Amino acid sequence: MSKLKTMTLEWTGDAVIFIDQRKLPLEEVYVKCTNHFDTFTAIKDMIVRGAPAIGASAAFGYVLGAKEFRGELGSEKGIDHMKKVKEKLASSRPTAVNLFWALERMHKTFLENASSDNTIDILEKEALAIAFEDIEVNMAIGRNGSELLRDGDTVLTHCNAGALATVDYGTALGVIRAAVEAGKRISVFADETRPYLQGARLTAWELMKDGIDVTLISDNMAGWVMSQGKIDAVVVGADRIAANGDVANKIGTYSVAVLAQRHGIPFYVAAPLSTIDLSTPTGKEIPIEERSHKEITHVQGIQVAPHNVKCYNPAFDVTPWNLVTGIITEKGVVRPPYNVTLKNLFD
Ligand SMILES: CSC[C@H]1O[C@H](OP(=O)(O)O)[C@H](O)[C@@H]1O
Repeated sequence: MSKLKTMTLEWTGDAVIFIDQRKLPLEEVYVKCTNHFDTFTAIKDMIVRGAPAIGASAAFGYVLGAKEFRGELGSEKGIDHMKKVKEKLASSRPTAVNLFWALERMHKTFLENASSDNTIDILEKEALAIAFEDIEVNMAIGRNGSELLRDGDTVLTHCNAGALATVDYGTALGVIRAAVEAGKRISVFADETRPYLQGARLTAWELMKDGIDVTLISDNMAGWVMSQGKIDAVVVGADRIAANGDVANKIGTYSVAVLAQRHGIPFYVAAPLSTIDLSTPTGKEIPIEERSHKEITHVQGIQVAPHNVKCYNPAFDVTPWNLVTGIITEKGVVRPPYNVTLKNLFD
């Protein structure tokens, strides 16, 4: 029986089932995870990806980890087992802070209820709360961001910060969806987002399914498209926002932000409070994931570069706070000085 089912994932009570985002848009294939090891692999291999989506996925993986334990979860062995489950899931990817935020929330819930008669039910309720809250938060981000867009605007996006990057609705694409739902005619230019092609494979697919006007461009076209006056605003997602407002997001975001400033185009970041990490002072302290060179040398399994060519494949970059016009959150749009305005969100 399904307790939660969205485009991104399904929770049945005994398994979390993901659409395999590596296969989109040409194949809609599903991967069923019945334990926390499989869930770890689904996050690490980007079967499921996107900061809020991996946070919720890890929360369900944590519940599966608890269900694996044979014995008293409140025993020393049980508590040690859950510590290992949390550490395993936390080791899947290093940059998106939502992963660690969700696991800390689940582990705190576990420690507070380890000796309860229904610990697993309590953990499942918390994981479902994280998931349903994400949907509500994304819709609030959408409403707040929609007010920044005018009827007839064209928005540039980078990567995929849509329903597939969250439990549902999306953050950056949530802003676009909300503006369209408010009756505004919005067009989108979507960067393909090499090397993993989240823009070409996922954003274009999502927006076409919703009937939202989308034009796909290669990443190196963004500057020229801006110089032709085709872009009114940029809206992207985030994987971690440091206390000073520096933003870690998909590789290529920094270049888009510099180009937006050069052309006097507002550059907005749409993100939930769970992506803001006040314990990380600046972008310099954000760990940047490096991924397989094969993501660069191959496109959908077809080799496009010489054997053994040297590669460098950082999956994220950091956009300095002074290139960010505003950060769209579920509590409203915050503007610089972010070292003050971000803290105020948590008061
Ligand atoms: C809604 S935030 C999504 C965020 O996550 C993506 O990274 P990845 O596809 O590697 O998980 C990208 O940075 C998006 O902006």
